[in-house]
Amino acid sequence: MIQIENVSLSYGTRAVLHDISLTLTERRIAIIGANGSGKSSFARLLNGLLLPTSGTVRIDGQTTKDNGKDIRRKVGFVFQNPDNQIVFPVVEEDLAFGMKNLGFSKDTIATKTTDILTRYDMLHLRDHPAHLLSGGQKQLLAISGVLVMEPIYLVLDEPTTLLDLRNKRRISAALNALGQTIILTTHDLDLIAAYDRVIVFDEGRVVIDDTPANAIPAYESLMA
Ligand SMILES: Nc1ncnc2c1ncn2[C@@H]1O[C@H](COP(=O)(O)OP(=O)(O)OP(=O)(O)O)[C@@H](O)[C@H]1O
Repeated sequence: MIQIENVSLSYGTRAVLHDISLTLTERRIAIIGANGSGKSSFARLLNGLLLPTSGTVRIDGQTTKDNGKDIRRKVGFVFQNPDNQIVFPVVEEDLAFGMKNLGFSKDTIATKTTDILTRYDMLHLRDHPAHLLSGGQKQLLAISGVLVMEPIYLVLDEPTTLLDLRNKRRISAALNALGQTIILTTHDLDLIAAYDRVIVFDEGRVVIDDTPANAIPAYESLMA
C-alpha cells in the first residue's frame, strides 16, 4: 500500500504540490492532468527520486525519507524517455546492470535476461546496440530493465508519449499483462480506460479521484 500523507513539494521557492493525501491500493492507477500540473513530480515522490518538502510518503509502512534503498528496490521507476534510462551500449549489458547491483548471480542474470527478452520478442536483439533499437523496443528495454529487479510497484512517467500507435498498443498490452501494481502518469486517455482509478491533478492539487468512466469526462470538461 502507498500512503501519501499531507505531502507538499517545492522546487526552491516554487511550490508545485500542495498538501496531497492519498492512499493507493488499486492495481492500476492513472495520474492525469494538464502540462505542469505536477504529475511527474508526484510520480518521482513515490520511489524517493524526490523527497517531499513536507509530509510523508510511505510504501508498505516504510517512509521514502528513511528507507531510500529498500524503496527503490520495491518501487521501479520508468522514465518518459527511454534514452534517459538505458545506460549501456548493448541490450544484454543494460539489462544486467541493475541485477549486478542487486548482487544477483551470473546464472540468475543470464536466465532472467533470456526470460524477459523472450517475453517481449527481443531475444534476437540480445547483442544489439541499444541506441539502434526502435522507440517501442527502447521503451520495452527500459521497462524490462526495471522488471528484472522484481519490483512490487511500477511507476511509469508518460510511458507512451514518444511512441507511434503500434508501439503504444504494444506497451499498453505489456503493462496490462503485468502482475505488479502500476501507477502511471499519462496524457493518453485510451491507455487508462480500463484502469481501476484515475486521479486528476490541477495546479499541484488533486481535483478529481474516481473511476475512468467518471474521471475522464470530468477531466475533459475541466480542460474545455
Ligand atoms: N527540477 C525542477 N526545478 C524547478 N521547477 C520544476 C522542476 N521540475 C518541474 N518543475 C516545475 O514544476 C511544475 C510541475 O512540473 P511536473 O513536471 O511535475 O508537471 P507535469 O504535470 O508532469 O507536466 P507535463 O505534463 O508537462 O509532463 C511545473 O511548473 C514545472 O515547471
